[in-house]
Order: sequence, then C-alpha cells, then structure tokens
Amino acid sequence: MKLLDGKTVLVTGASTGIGRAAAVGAAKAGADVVINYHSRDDDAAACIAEIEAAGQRGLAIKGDVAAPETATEFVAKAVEAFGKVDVMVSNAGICPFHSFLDMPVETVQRTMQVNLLGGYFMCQAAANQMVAQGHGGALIAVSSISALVGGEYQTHYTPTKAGLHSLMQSTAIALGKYNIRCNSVLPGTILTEINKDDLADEAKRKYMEGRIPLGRLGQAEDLAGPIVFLASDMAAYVTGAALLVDGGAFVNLQ
Ligand SMILES: NC(=O)C1=CN([C@@H]2O[C@H](COP(=O)(O)OP(=O)(O)OC[C@H]3O[C@@H](n4cnc5c(N)ncnc54)[C@H](O)[C@@H]3O)[C@@H](O)[C@H]2O)C=CC1
Ligand SMILES: C[C@H](O)[C@@H]1OC(=O)[C@H](O)[C@@H]1O
Repeated sequence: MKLLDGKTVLVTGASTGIGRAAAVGAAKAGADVVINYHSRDDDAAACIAEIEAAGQRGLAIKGDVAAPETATEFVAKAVEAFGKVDVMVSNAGICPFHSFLDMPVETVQRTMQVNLLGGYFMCQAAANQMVAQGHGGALIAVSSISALVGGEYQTHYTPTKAGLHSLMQSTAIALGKYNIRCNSVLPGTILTEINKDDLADEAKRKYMEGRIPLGRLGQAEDLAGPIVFLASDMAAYVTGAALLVDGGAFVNLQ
C-alpha cells in the first residue's frame, strides 16, 4: 500500500522544478497525476513520461494560471479523465528579480496575477469539485520562506508568497467542515530555473549556501516528500499549517 494509492493529484506549473518533482513524487506514491503547464510542451511530455514510468496515469493540460478560466478548465479536464480530484498542489510561480524604486507596473501586476490570483483560482476550483464529490481533499500551496522574510529584489514577489500562506490559513477555516485540509510548504532556496540567473552570481550563491545549517542549497526533489506527506492521509489532522523546507535557513540568525 502506497501513501497516495487511489488518489488523483493535480499540480500546477509542473513541467519543471518543484512542480515536476511533486508530480513525479505523487506518482511514485501511487497517485494518478494531472499537470498544468504554461508553455513548454517537451518538458510537460517528459514529466508525463516519468509519471507513467512510475506505473500511474498522467495527463498534461496547457494553460496560463493567471486566467481564472484556466483553473475551471484544468479541474474539469482532470475529472473527465480520472473521475475526481483529491489533491491540488498550487505551485506555478514567477520571480523576476527587480529593484523596488523602479519596479515596472506590469512586473508587479503579472507576478501578483500568476502567483497569488492563479493560486487562489486553482484552489477555489479544486475545492468546489471536492465539495461536490463529498469526501474531502487536500489543498497544498507552494508558498516560500519568503512569506516570512523579505528580499531586496523581491518586493513584488514576497507579498504573493505571504498571500498564499494566508490563503491556506483562511481556506483551512472555510473548508474544514468539508474535510478539505489546506496547508502550505515554505521552500527555502531551491536550485531551479526560477533562480538560475540570480544564483549564477558565485558570491550570492556561496552566501546563500552559508546561511543553511544543512550545508547545501535545496533540490526540487527535497519538496516531494513534504508535499506527498501533506497530500496523504498520514496528515489527516494537519490543516492550516505551514511546513518550512529550507535546510534550517530560517532559524539561522547567528
Ligand atoms: N526555487 C526556489 O528557491 C523557490 C521556489 N518557490 C516557489 O516554487 C514554485 C515553483 O518554482 P520552481 O520550481 O522553483 O521554479 P520553476 O521556474 O522551475 O517552476 C515554475 C513553474 O511555473 C510555471 N509557470 C510560470 N508561470 C506560469 C503561468 N502563468 N501558468 C502556468 N504555469 C506557470 C513555469 O512554467 C514553471 O514550470 C514557485 O511558485 C516558486 O515561487 C518557493 C520558494 C523557493
Ligand atoms: C527565486 C528565489 O531564489 C527563491 O524564491 C523564494 O521564494 C526563495 O525565498 C528564494 O528567494
């Protein structure tokens, strides 16, 4: 018996990085997995191949999470293919690093639309489906350590991560009566495409590594276990929680 046997798990932004690791991790734990992706068909196909190699069914649906209709379409197509939705992992996100004083309006708006509103609509669409099904479910938002601390070049980004963290707290209250659990994971610095350019700066990368008690930056796969746990019935009494997955970076003051 695997942790996610019989469950259908949806993951947004899953053609790369943490989303892909979560999707493949869920499949290895026994779930059928439906992924949303934005643009790269080859990467999405590779993710589905990994899901199928784990012996599970996979389906990729293209769409921009910033558009509310993407969420309803994603959930409807998942139900059409696999009959139900048990878990939504709202992961899609962008972080175009930029200084505060000259931040372009469009960069702020797009970051809020993708990260926060995209997460809101995805979770809302999944929750409506779960309520209609009548047997509970789990929402998991990929927030960030940046929900709790700031970043000089992330003034448009950190509020979206704090917003997702807060969204899971409020939905935990709104959806508890339906046995829908709502939690967030708070990754620290994880080596993915989102920060490839930022961490190409050797000095910055060394500085970030030096802040981490476990002595290394994270890998996308480091998030798979915590996400599978929160998706599973092992976490049946966990809701409204936020799980730091940061190698200890947050607590490392001195
Ligand atoms: N890498 C890190 O250090 C950390 C990442 N995170 C969060 O993890 C999540 C995943 O990011 P990573 O895996 O690190 O980077 P990534 O760049 O590999 O993944 C982001 C994914 O979101 C997708 N995406 C972007 N805009 C989209 C849109 N409009 N519609 C649908 N999909 C879209 C991208 O295509 C990509 O697959 C993001 O929400 C990010 O904020 C949180 C904390 C730390
Ligand atoms: C993209 C950044 O490197 C990454 O995003 C986060 O949410 C982390 O706090 C890091 O700053």
